[in-house]
Amino acid sequence: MVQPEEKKVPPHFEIASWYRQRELPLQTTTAMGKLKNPKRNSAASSSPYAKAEKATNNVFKFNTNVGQHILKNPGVAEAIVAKAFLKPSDTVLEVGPGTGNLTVRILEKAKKVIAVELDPRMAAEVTKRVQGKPEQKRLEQYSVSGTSSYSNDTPLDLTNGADEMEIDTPAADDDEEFQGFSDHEADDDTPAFFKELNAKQTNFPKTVGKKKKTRVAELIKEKIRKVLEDVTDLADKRAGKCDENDFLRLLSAFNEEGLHFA
Ligand SMILES: C[S@@+](CC[C@H](N)C(=O)[O-])C[C@H]1O[C@@H](n2cnc3c(N)ncnc32)[C@H](O)[C@@H]1O
Repeated sequence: MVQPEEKKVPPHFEIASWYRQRELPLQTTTAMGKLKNPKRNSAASSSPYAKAEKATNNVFKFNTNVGQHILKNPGVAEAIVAKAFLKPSDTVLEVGPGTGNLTVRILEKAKKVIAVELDPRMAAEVTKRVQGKPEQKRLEQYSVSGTSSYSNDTPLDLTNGADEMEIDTPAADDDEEFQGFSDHEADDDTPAFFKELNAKQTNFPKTVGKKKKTRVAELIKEKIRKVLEDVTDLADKRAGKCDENDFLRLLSAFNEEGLHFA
């Protein structure tokens, strides 16, 4: 089979034109030299992202509800990172690194990457990719775990390099009513927003229900909802359509809620 020549990303590369190029059908021939119907090569289809649903050889199923479309096209990943014009002195905050296809490239160019990932399985993949390599020291991972579809019973795991913060939660079953955190639990190591929530007794739903959602995950979720829907009104806006001002508003609103990214 004659493979199409690998296209290199030109220096003044435009992402839009790359997409257009990749949408062109690729002609392939069989070993006998007979022309087959032009078919799209799956890795070079109209989207640079792997279709999660079709990925049969994945160790775990991607959750498209939280945007788990993994970038598979190395050219696009390179181009995205190139567009950031990173300097060796930069520290990059990467939200949602997925399996780390951009992370490893960013680490080649920047001083440090702080990656925040919702899904602990993804966070583990990113860790694996740098394990034992010099880049490992330059990657900090914060993983926010505890969501229903892939939680273990750890409600929140915010890991900052060697410093691990543990939030102690009662081992009681998830269905019991959440009464807020006691004074004892809200000690000095507890993030400010937990104390604040405890003090305010917010109108956050108190029962967790049958699903294996933990109390802390619910609290975090509510905070994120509030920021996206009530405060910034950015819930329905795609990241690609957001401008600098939107991102700054988001960052500020998260900070206000006690969620800090760096
Ligand atoms: C589009 S995928 C990642 C793609 C990745 N950058 C790549 O190039 O392959 C988005 C990732 O963001 C994560 N994610 C979704 N919501 C998040 C949130 N609120 N905080 C952190 N990570 C989140 C998802 O679990 C998923 O791994």
